[in-house]
Amino acid sequence: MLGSSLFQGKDLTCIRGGRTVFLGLNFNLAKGQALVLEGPNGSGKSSLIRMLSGLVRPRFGKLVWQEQDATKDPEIFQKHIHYIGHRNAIKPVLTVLENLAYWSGKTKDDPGLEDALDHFRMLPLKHTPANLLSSGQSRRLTLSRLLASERSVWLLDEPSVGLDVASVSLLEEVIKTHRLKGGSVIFATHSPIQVENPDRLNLQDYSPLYNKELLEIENDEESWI
Ligand SMILES: Nc1ncnc2c1ncn2[C@@H]1O[C@H](COP(=O)(O)OP(=O)(O)OP(=O)(O)O)[C@@H](O)[C@H]1O
Repeated sequence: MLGSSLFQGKDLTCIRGGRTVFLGLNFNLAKGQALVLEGPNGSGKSSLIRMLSGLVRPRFGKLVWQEQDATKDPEIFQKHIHYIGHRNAIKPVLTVLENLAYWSGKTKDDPGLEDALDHFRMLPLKHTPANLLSSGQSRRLTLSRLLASERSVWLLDEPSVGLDVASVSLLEEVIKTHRLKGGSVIFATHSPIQVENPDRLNLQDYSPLYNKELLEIENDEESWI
């Protein structure tokens, strides 16, 4: 199932608010792969996901998309990825279906939208204004964007937050189907999401906050960072 390298990070350093969040981080994502980001609070999981979605620039290191250096030009990979942050980006005055149409850039009558809502058991609520949804329903609406947008790499920050057990299973199912079609996923989670043969990256290993050796390197390098 796994193919050659799709997306790579080489010796990445992330600095936010004047502090080094992680340094010397490498990863290699292939088609069909699931990469799980682990690590304690503040170790940089969300920062890495934002970097891989092009929202945060690496201070040092390289991002390589299909062997093309995309570090200075995130547009090269942005059109292939779908990022879902830990907050739901939902327009409260629009209905469920209108929200999905808005975010996917499709018209409301596109059958793919109803299919996506159906996967996450949101179809009966398609005409409901989004401000009336429960937190789990809002999350399911947000996740249905993954199916409506058809991107090859999913970047998910705490995707199961607010979901009940049955809804976590739905998420696991869509990740499995996505991977079987050659799609890849990177996700950070503090609660278990079952996926087959995941690779794991522990951000603690690259965080000066948690790794004394790196803290010394960071202090040594402060003059040039
Ligand atoms: N916009 C920002 N500006 C400055 N610093 C930030 C910003 N966002 C995050 N940070 C800092 O970056 C560090 C890593 O935060 P991040 O949210 O990436 O960690 P995390 O591993 O996802 O944490 P959690 O498990 O709590 O979600 C933290 O020290 C945080 O204070």
